[in-house]
Parts: sequence; C-alpha cells; structure tokens
Amino acid sequence: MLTRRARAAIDESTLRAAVAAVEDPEIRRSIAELGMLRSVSTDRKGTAHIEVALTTPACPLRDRLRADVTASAAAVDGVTGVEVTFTTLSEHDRLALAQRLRRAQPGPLDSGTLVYAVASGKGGVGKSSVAANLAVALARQGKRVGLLDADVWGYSVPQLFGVRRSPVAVKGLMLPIEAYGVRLMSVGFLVGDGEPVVWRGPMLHKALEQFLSDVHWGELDVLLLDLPPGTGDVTLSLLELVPRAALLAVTTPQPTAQTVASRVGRMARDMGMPVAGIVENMSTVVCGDCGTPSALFGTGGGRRLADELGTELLSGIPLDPALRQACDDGVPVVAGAPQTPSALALSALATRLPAVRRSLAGVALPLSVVG
Ligand SMILES: Nc1ncnc2c1ncn2[C@@H]1O[C@H](COP(=O)(O)OP(=O)(O)OP(=O)(O)O)[C@@H](O)[C@H]1O
Repeated sequence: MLTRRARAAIDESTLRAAVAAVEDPEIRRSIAELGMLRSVSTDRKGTAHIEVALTTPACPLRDRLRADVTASAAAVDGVTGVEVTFTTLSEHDRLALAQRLRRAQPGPLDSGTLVYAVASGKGGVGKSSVAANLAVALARQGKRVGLLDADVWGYSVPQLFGVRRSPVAVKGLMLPIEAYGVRLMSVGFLVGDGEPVVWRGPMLHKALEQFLSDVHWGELDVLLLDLPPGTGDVTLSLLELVPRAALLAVTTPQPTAQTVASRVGRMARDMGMPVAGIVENMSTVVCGDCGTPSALFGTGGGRRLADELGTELLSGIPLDPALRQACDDGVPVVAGAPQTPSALALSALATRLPAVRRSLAGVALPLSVVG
C-alpha cells in the first residue's frame, strides 16, 4: 500500500495521454479522437477522476469502457485510485461524430477489403454455419473481419454468435456488434426475438443498401456476406450492390444438392462474379465409437461442382455433433471447441481461402453516403 508520502506526483499530461488512447470497443478509435473524453483530473489522494461521454445512455459497452479506462489510468505513476463517471454525447456531438465517421469510412469497400458471398443452392446445407465459423477463424488469424447476415428471412447470425441486443446507432450510422473478434450485422439484431421479417422487395433492397452504406464497419480485411439460399431477389440485389464479391459456394455431397448449387454458379457467371471456391459440408460422418468416416450423404458433390465451375474444392467439413451443439449454444465451434473435426476443417479453410479480387475498373459502385 502506498503512503501519501511515498506516492509519486502524478504527471497529469501523462495521465491524460494514457486515458485518451483508450479505444471505444465498437468504433475502434480512441475516445479522445471521438470527442468522448470529457475531463481528466486528480485529487490530493492520488485518485484520478475521469469523465467519459457515451454515444448513447444505454451503451451496452459501458462496463468494458470503464474497465479499459480504469486499467489505463491505474498504470500511470502515482495514481492510487480511479473513478470513472459517464455522461452522454449531446445531439450536436452525436451528429458531429456520425459525420466524422462517415467521412473517415464511406463504406466497407476500401480497395483492400476482400469480399466473399457465401451462397448455397438450397437451405439447410450449413451455409450460415460455414460463414460464421470461417469469419471467426479468419479473425483468429489476425484479420479484421465483418460478417453481414444478408439472409434476411432466415437470419441466423444472432443465434450462431449468441448475440441478443440491438446495435448502437449514432445519428443513422449503425455500429456493428462485435463477437468472437468479428464485426456483425444482421436483420435479426433489428427485429424482436423470433419475429418474422415481412418486408417486400424494395424494402429489403433498401435495408441491404443501408447495411453497406450506413454501418460503420471500420477498416476490414475481409467482409463475408451470408446470402439467403438460392438465387432470389435478395441475392441478386446484394450482388449488384457489391459487384466485387467473390462467390464461395457451399453444398453437400449429394448429387441433388450439387445440381441445385450449380444454379448459383451459373448466376455468378452471368453476373461476372469471380468464384473463390467450393466448400462441401457434411462430407463425412465420423463414427463416435470407432472414428471411421462414412459418406452418409453420398460422395463427390463438391468435387463435381468445383469441376463444373472451373474452381477449387477448398474444403470438406465433416458432419459433427460438436458443430450442431455449438450452433445451438451460440458459440462458434472454432472458438468453443477448436479441436473438434469440424472446427479443424473450418480453420484450415480459413488458411486456404484464396484472395480473389475482381478488377473494379469500369464497374460503378452503387454505394452512396447518406448525408
Ligand atoms: N457440418 C455440420 N455438422 C453438424 N451439423 C451441422 C453441420 N453443418 C450445419 N449443421 C447444422 O445444420 C443446421 C442448418 O445449418 P445452417 O443454418 O448453417 O444452414 P444454412 O444452409 O445456412 O440454412 P438456411 O440457409 O436455411 O439458413 C444447423 O442446425 C447446423 O447446426
């Protein structure tokens, strides 16, 4: 325990700099840069008093910010205690913040971001499970990853990541929710639990447009789009909005699934989309007793689809009870059970994913910044 006599004098500029550098966990910029650091002072006992303005009074990350600010201040010489108080940004400050973020990041599509559209011919083949776990595996490799759940009617990202809250919005600019190192956005975050989405085509198109232009994704290395199954309107809308996306098609080994999935491949070809590769899900089922793999859903669907589309079969993900359980528990299997057969295959997929970029020369990006 430090006595008052032994306590070093606090250098207030050092303290201020330490606290100023703390990042807002969602916006990933320093609280000073965001105008959130209101005041820093010390008293004679060596307690640092810090006031932080939150983006919204119900900020879900208040505790995390308190912990980060406290840790930074406590590390400064002479500080014996830290008291963090919160206020909220004024309307004027919120508007200024939203404008600054929009200027800094007009959309997720800076030239370095790789965009993959994860698609399947039909529902239930594990497209969302693959997209979610691939995103987490890429984040674990140190990549900055976004996952946009564009499966607007059958959204599953909230369940797969165990997230049950709405995103913070600052003057029309939504902040993605981060879980397991991945920045997430889903229609499911905006509608009540289990509520059906009954939007019509134009509303869906507008929603998808906003998910790209009015979400502060920050700088991303990879953006994954979890598309609805099939080649319907939402899929086409989204691919028009993100003309640079490369197709990552998910199928099962069954010939019927492969035939249906090949429609997605043809759609990609018609739209001039590059194809990053094929993922065959539920390739084998491993016997729990003897460990022998067997081909429950037949064989060869992924390989045939890859040949048909002139691309690579990147991975075969086994049917694995651990993956099913992880989906139900809301913990991606690559994070919760990384040594299971499905998690190992999904992590390997992340290392094998080719960096496919389509030249954007001559392609009009329809994204616009809403002012
Ligand atoms: N390799 C696997 N092993 C075990 N269970 C799996 C596997 N892949 C997917 N599942 C399970 O199958 C179900 C459907 O998966 P998922 O939601 O990912 O499919 P989907 O193709 O995205 O379906 P939809 O497009 O209809 O939403 C989930 O319960 C999931 O846990």
